[in-house]
Amino acid sequence: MKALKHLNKYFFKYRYRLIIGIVITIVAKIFALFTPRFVGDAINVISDRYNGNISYEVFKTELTTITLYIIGAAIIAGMFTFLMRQTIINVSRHIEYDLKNEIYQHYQVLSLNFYKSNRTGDLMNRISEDVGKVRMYVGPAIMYTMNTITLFTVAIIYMMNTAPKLTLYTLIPLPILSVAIYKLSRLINKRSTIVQQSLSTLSTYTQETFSGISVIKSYGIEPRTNSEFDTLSAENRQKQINLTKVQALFFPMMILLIGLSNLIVVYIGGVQYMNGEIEDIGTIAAFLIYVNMLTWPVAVVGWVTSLVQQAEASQERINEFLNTEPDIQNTVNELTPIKGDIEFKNVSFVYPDTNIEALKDVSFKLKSGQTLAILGKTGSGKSTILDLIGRLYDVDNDGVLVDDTVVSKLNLYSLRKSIGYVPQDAFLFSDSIKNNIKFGKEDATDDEVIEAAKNARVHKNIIGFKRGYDTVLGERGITLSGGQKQRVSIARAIIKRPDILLFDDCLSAVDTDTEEKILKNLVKLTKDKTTIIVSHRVSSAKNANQIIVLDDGKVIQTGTHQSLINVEGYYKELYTKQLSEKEIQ
Ligand SMILES: Nc1ncnc2c1ncn2[C@@H]1O[C@H](COP(=O)(O)OP(=O)(O)OP(=O)(O)O)[C@@H](O)[C@H]1O
Repeated sequence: MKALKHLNKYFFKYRYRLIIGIVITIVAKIFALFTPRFVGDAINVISDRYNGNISYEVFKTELTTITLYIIGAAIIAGMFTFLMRQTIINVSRHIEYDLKNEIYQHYQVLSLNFYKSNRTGDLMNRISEDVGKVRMYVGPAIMYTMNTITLFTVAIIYMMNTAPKLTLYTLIPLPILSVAIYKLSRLINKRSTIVQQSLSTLSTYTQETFSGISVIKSYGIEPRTNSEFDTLSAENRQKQINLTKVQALFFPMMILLIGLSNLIVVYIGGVQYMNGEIEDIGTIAAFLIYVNMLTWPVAVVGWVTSLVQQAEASQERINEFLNTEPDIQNTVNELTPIKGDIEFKNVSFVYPDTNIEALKDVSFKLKSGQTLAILGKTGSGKSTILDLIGRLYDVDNDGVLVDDTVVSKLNLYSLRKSIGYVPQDAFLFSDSIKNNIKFGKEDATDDEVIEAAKNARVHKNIIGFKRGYDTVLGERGITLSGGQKQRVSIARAIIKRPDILLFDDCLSAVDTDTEEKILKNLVKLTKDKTTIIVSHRVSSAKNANQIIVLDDGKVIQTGTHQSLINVEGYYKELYTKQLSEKEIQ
């Protein structure tokens, strides 16, 4: 129960509703428990009349009164049962909502590394399935426990007062039922987990084949994917059948044990009535109803125990993530305005998860408003430099400085807000083009959106779509070409008018002519902004104030376009090669 302590703050938050819910549950059950007594009384009245002990008039009046009592108790019990669900189950929905938000908000502050080391499916499961299981503890488990306690207390007090010996006999099968249901519930849960895992494998496979459908079709491997799906699906079917087998035992077992209890009441009760140990025949009828009323709560004890165990395991998994501290912490509370000077002082960086040494002793200095171009072979560490500026990772030696301050000593929010980042793989959300651009500046006007799109040279493409800027992208909408995506992504960064602009090879899918035009626009826009352009093309780098060339994490060349084309090395080779390619075009 240790892990579930995390929920106490929520119980406290909703304490009044919970207390009301519990009181309502008790009232509902007390009224429900009136019925068997009234039924017993009714049978006694019938028996009295049958034996000629009472007149027909008395019989009629008493029977009518009892019937009205039964109706009244049933109506009140029904109303309170409705309110019971409305309060306790609603509280469980509120707590479920709060817990989901808490987890999601915590996910948002966790560092990139956390996402690298945990699978997306796992993150999703904890926020949906695990929270669902915890809710079963918060709502149904509490409700049924209160139900059972009230039913038992009231029913057993009445039964013991009326016929103590018969009560003991009647209750014998109930603990057996409870233990049996507990064992069965555990088995059901075990098998449902297996079913869940197989379902998640199946859906991951299906999702991946849908995402990669163009590769599947172009390689003509549909028969292979069909047969793989068939195998996974068959495994899932078998697991579902295994689950159904144990689930099917649940009700027969209950019916068997209820039947046993009924038999005991009828037999022992009958014998005792004949012996005169029980005064009224109505007691047998009342006991029969009580036994049937008690069976479900008794079964519930077993079920609830397994619910609580499952919730405990789920909450433990949730706590594991909630207790994970983000690697990147904000250490400065007040906002720190950013000018845009950037400096790397002997920065070396090893990715913690792969142990790859991405940067080795990298140094450079960039004044606010200047442009740096980073070139180098693939995997040489270019993107890593950009990640370190935005503190997606921290370095050990405090070598990354912005405005002459170590980045970890700046307000993290101010730092990231001052950066406009265009990633290598342009990621657009399944939303309209307009909203995707406005993502960079929520309150941007339509004119600002259009201007940004014009500067990124994607405006003409956008107005070519039937719905223009309202065109929806992604699964529900159209797919943009690689170059269009990159340009929308650039528009998103420049609309923000940040002090630092980081372009990670974001013109690779654009032809050189368009690249030239975008770069020209960027020169105007980034006049007073610090800009870093990562690229494989000399054309993107040639106007930069400073160019560095990386190789295997080390800076192998530094200079300007003019200085670098005059010395032998990677830059000159690239320049000569790309120049001749342009001539061929
Ligand atoms: N998130 C990460 N976790 C672990 N290793 C990484 C991560 N990102 C990059 N690396 C590794 O670090 C090295 C440098 O990668 P980086 O992405 O900085 O190179 P790059 O020069 O930008 O390459 P490209 O031009 O192909 O984009 C590579 O060996 C890469 O495998």
